[in-house]
Amino acid sequence: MVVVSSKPAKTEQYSYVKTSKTTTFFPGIPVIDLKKPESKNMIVKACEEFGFFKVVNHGVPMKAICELESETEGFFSLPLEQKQKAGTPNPFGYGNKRIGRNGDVGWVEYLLLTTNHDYNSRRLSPVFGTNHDKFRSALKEYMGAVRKMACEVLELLAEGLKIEPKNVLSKLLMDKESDSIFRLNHYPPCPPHLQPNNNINGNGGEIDNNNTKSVVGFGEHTDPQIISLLRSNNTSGLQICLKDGSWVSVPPDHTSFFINVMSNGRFKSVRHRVLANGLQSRVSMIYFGGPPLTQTIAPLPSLMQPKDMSLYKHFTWFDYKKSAYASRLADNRLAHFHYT
Ligand SMILES: C=C1C[C@]23C[C@@]1(O)CC[C@H]2[C@@]12CC[C@H](O)[C@@](C)(C(=O)O1)[C@H]2[C@@H]3C(=O)O
Ligand SMILES: O=C(O)CCC(=O)C(=O)O
Ligand SMILES: [Fe+2]
Repeated sequence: MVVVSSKPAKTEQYSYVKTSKTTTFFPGIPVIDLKKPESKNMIVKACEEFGFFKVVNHGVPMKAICELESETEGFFSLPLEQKQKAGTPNPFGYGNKRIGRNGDVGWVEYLLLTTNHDYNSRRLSPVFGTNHDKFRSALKEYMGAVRKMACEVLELLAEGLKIEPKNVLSKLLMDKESDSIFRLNHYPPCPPHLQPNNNINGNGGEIDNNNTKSVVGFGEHTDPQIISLLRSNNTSGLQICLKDGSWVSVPPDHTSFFINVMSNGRFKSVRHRVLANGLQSRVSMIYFGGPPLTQTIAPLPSLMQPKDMSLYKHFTWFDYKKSAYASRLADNRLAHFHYT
């Protein structure tokens, strides 16, 4: 097994979910063509109905995407000792199996970077191996293009909501102090005979002919940032939770981006998770757009009717992130900030 680096502590157990032997993909994910004039209204609708949508005609060059994917595959295929030279993800570096600091475990290895300067940092030099310049420049190019797209989406959203000025959110990502993160994930294939422990949610249990079980690569959670832009190779595994509580599989599409956006309870960031694939490895790259740490997080006044009250107390991004990072993946991160 490629992922496990050291003996798991007793509390660190992989989780499994029952899945059907043949994956059925959910056909209802909204698709937004960024070049179409109606995209702004479609983004608002998608945010209200799903909190999640797919973007095509996004303007991120396929060359930048392919170069970064190939460098990323190169990095994850390095010997473990070399990857570990990037340091533990505290908060930035190489992580293996353990996600966050509070006992979450997944069938995944990853690299967490800040978007501001890490691709130039000396500490991460070992990450880039002998061919640093290629990895660095692929990251720089990709991050620049994805941030531009994130700003475009946030501006279209602001226009759709008739918020002025339209850069009220995008300027937070453009701020040189923006606390944005970039993540590269690798989920090795996990065929049934390699599954590390045999329980589903802690209860043994027989699997019938139509069902199987999948090990969880990245446990269910919501992303805490303003916007996340996810792109992966063509391996399935990503699932989202619909409003009725059911989990559905997102059809993979290596040429498009999947986006989720959050704001004051009107739009909730969608709950999602990744299941490891039995046959193929999945590689994903995600840009998480966050504001500067000192930024106050409050509802946009132009979104509030005079009769409306904010659902949440005012807090800074620093307060929120501190509390989020003290939580487990599956926790409801906004609960602390909710008026009771
Ligand atoms: C368990 C955790 C991992 C996480 C920090 C946290 O305490 C709760 C939020 C998690 C998350 C989810 C989205 C992103 O992948 C991430 C980098 C983030 O900002 O919040 C991760 C955090 C992480 O992996 O450290
Ligand atoms: O790897 C993926 O497809 C999603 C990972 C994810 O949700 C995350 O890193 O926050
Ligand atoms: Fe996520």
